[in-house]
Amino acid sequence: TQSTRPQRLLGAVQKKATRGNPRSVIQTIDQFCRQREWAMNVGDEKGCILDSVVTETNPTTVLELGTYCGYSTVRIASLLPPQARLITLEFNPDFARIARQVITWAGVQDKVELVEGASGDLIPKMKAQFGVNTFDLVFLDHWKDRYLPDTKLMEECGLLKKGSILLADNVICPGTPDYLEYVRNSPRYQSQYFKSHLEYTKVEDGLEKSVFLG
Ligand SMILES: O=C(NC/C=C/[C@H]1OC[C@H](O)[C@@H]1O)c1cc([N+](=O)[O-])cc(O)c1O
Ligand SMILES: [Mg+2]
Repeated sequence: TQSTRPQRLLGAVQKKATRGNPRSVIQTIDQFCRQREWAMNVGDEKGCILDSVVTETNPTTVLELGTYCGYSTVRIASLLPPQARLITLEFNPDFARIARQVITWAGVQDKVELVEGASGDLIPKMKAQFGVNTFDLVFLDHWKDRYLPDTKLMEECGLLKKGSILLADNVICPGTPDYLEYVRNSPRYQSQYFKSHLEYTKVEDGLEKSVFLG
């Protein structure tokens, strides 16, 4: 039977990347996506911006919405201090199955908790079920029409504190117009756009970094 693109991406990682070496896993996926098949990872160019925001935030508790194959999961986890934790939510069980193997190959599994399910259902359970108080950093990279409702849900659930950072992928392409309008006009956020390109292409895209002001 035909393999899927995530399965072929995992195959490349297991064939070419060094076990336990997150940078090698990232490099292998970027090479696969440039030379073989495009895939919707945040990619190398926007990935550098993600790295700098993670490093600058120095977060203890991170939430990622939209795991896909685990590329940004590995990127973020590899930059976290020892006690820090990353919770990543993925709706699609096939993607989750691949991501778990990519995360383990990279050797960052001890810092990562991958939870399968819909973000709208799981966000309200973060405190009770996952022992989270607030998130220092949230990386939004899931369905683009869920960015705004899930942000409002995180506010309502008290998961954001003064200084929490929201970093959103794809605010230009595919685009998240309602989310952008909200974070750029709400008095509760200080927003900044990092211009870049859609992963592995010359099409404009960018990341929006928004600081929750409490
Ligand atoms: O749809 C995108 N991401 C949504 C991902 C959705 C994932 O989260 C929920 C769903 O189960 C899926 O696994 C996307 C699409 C493009 N694109 O160019 O089409 C580029 C990107 O960086 C993207 O994150
Ligand atoms: Mg994306």
